[in-house]
Amino acid sequence: MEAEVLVKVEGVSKKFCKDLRTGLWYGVQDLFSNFLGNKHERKLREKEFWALQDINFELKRGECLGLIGHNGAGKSTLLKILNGLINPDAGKVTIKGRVGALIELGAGFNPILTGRENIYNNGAILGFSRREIDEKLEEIIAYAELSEFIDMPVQHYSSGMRVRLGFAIAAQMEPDVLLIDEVLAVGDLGFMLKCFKTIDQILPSTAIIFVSHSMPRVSRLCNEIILLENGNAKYQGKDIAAGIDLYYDRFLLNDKKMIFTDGTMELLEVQIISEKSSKREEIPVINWGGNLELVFTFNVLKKIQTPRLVVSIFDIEQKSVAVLEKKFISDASEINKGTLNLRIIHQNIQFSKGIYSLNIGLIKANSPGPIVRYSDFCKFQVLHDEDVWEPFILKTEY
Ligand SMILES: Nc1ncnc2c1ncn2[C@@H]1O[C@H](COP(=O)(O)OP(=O)(O)OP(=O)(O)O)[C@@H](O)[C@H]1O
Repeated sequence: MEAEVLVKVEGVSKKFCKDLRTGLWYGVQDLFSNFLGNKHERKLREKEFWALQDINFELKRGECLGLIGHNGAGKSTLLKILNGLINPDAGKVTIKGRVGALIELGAGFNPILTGRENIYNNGAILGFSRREIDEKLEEIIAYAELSEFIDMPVQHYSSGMRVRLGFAIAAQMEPDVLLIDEVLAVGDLGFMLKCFKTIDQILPSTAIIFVSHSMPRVSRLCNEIILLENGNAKYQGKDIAAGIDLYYDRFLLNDKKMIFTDGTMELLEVQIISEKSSKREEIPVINWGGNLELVFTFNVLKKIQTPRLVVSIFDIEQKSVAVLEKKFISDASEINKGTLNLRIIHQNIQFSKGIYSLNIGLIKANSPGPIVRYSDFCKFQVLHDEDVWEPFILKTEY
């Protein structure tokens, strides 16, 4: 049997004004024009911009839609429209069933009421009777791990405690539709892991809309994504890897920065030996299982004791994933002024498919003090047929 459509979004647009006073004045004008039966003005007035433009999708029970995009792309605005916190300027949202939401810290909580009272309040808003909430109460408190503090006013909760309570209510009340802004997952690691386990458990009976900046998580949970850019759906579809690649494109430019120098040496160039360049911004490409071969050109400004080279490798989210063995850059104990070349090779690279960048430093011969450090010196791309979000694919014999 076809799963039922729980969320239907048709041509939804939302505009905001960059200036508060002008925005308030437009609000008053809109009120009058609505009163006279005119529809919302669809054209932009001075200082207005589209935070969302013509968004369309359908979501069935058991499906999870990932909303991705850079800061200010419109993700939270869409969640707020879905949750009924704000109205769209154009388009229509149809939702069937109960909506659980974790979208704004403290939203939906009355700060002067206790945690327990807020559970009753929120449960009632979700459409549950007092008896039904009574039945769920202990489960929610236990899930949020807040039994000691449940009779304290929510205004005295830490932000992590508020998120715990918010997620416990949103997820334990068996919603048909669950809206989650992962930015709010400020709970500690243990609670976050528990949340994701719960999401896995309720997914088959729920339609989930999940906003996240963590691409591995999006790819694990979601079966469809929308990549928002300036309020528009730049990509929408079920090919999660293609959407994520587009999202990452913005990070492709080299952003080489010297973080520290003591003035004795500089790095002029690093060449990554590669069979070909990627279409994506001429990045050198290495096939998985191939060699990472680097040729460095240094400029030695003063005669110094031979330093050691430190090369760390970062993934596209700037998480450090590996470091190459630290070695002296020459066999001689001292190096003279002038240029110096060095070739190093790491064989059989087993990173999974993706874009990586190099942080490079030189450290003094006899102390850990740095000579020079660069971040994001250059990038390379590893190719593999499989879209895998774990950091490595380890060569395996069967
Ligand atoms: N109430 C508001 N009044 C005016 N502008 C707003 C309002 N709410 C949001 N915006 C603007 O709308 C745009 C989209 O904001 P939104 O919060 O939806 O982005 P986001 O994709 O969730 O970003 P982030 O990843 O930083 O959470 C931004 O330019 C933001 O400044």
